[in-house]
Amino acid sequence: MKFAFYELTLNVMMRNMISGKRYFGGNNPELEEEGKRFREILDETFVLAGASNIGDYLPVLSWLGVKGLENKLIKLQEKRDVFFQRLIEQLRKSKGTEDVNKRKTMIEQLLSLQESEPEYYTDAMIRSIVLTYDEPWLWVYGDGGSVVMGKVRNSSRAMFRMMGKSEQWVVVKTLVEKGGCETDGGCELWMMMMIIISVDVGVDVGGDGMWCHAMMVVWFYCTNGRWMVMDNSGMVVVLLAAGSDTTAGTMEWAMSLLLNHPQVLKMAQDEIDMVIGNNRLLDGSDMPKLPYLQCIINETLRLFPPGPLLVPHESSSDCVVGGYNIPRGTMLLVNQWAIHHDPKLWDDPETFKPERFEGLEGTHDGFKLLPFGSGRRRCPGDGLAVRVLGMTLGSIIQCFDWERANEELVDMTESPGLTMPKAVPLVAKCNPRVGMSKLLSEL
Ligand code: HEM
Repeated sequence: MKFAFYELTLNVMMRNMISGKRYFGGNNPELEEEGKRFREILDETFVLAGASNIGDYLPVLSWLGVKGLENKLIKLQEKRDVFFQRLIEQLRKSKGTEDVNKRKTMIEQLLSLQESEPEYYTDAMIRSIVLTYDEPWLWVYGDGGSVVMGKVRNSSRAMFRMMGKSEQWVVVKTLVEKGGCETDGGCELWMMMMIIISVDVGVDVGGDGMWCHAMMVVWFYCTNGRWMVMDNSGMVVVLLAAGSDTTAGTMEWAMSLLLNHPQVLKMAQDEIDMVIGNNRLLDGSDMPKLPYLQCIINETLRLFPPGPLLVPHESSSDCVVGGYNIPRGTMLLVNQWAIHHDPKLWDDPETFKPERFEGLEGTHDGFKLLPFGSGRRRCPGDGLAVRVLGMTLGSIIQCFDWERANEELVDMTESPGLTMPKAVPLVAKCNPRVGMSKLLSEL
């Protein structure tokens, strides 16, 4: 199940935001093959982005020519170049034939900009924005966002060495001279990410092109006198990294919880049947009419938040937290897991009780429920995540076949309408630690 959910989230992001293609599960062997290559590139990128580079700790090894990570990155970059150049060419060829009512993806937007400013928006520039590391024009450097820094630090360092810092500064300076952004400075990286994601969630940022604005926000960083490592992989890899496993993992936990609590599954199905009926599948516009489904999502995120410690934050000035003096520049972790499981805040915190969120709008309950973090660095993808979660879980719940499940599910003492005896093995099988995919393939 996790594999299928992961491919689904990649499909959503690639199709809506990046390439316009649905790589997985579409019965098109050519696209499947392309998707497989894309996945391999992504997997390798994630592994290398988080890899330690021994030369960072013992620079002498780099001087002696020990460059394992650098060499791997160069090879990976070649693969990514080939993949995305092919994609750019395919999309360039199909330009003019696409549906005019369809929102443009990132690459399509960039190809339009290429027409008006070909010397600036070269193919290499487009590739760099999408995924590769070779054009450092988007690198701004300095006190970076924790996620971005954490994810790319090692590989960035290796690339810094390959590039030479002065060259980068020139590139950044050129950008600064090219323009600034009128967006409020408080928004920072969050705003940039929000703009990117807004392609999908439909927020209108106006102006002359989404991507233009996204880029301006990066320039704004520089004009603001800040430096930040935001290499171009931040644009896409961070989105894919931050958005795919988190959403897929939440779907998997939700399914596990529902199968272990069939009475909740039944109530969610009843809600969907009542609101939508049996003649059509639910769609995005139904989501606000399904509060119990939203409660299930919130309760899943409370019990199993994908970012239990959020991401590391840094105090920008001296402050006091819980009576402790925290000097400026201290790394702070928020133990969201402990807050979500605190018996002082929750009645029976270890129990799955979606009803506890009845009446709550959205996914935030003060500082009690904060699966997407809080403040100006909170997750910019929450709107997208909640929609994908709602649509996916809602569809599965709507289509859940109790008769077939009944062949397996017997002895569900808690479950209305189900007959008894085989519940215990089912519950054991439902536990993701035991392996969900077998169970779900049987269902
Ligand atoms: C169930 C799904 C998701 C959960 C639970 C989640 C949770 C989080 C959390 C806890 C943070 C750190 C916030 C903080 O420290 O205050 C975060 C950051 C982030 N998330 Fe999500 N996220 C999800 C889905 C997504 C999606 C779908 C995207 C994008 C398509 C995304 C993009 C990001 C980005 C770019 C950041 C870094 C923001 C920054 O550093 O300013 N996330 N997310």
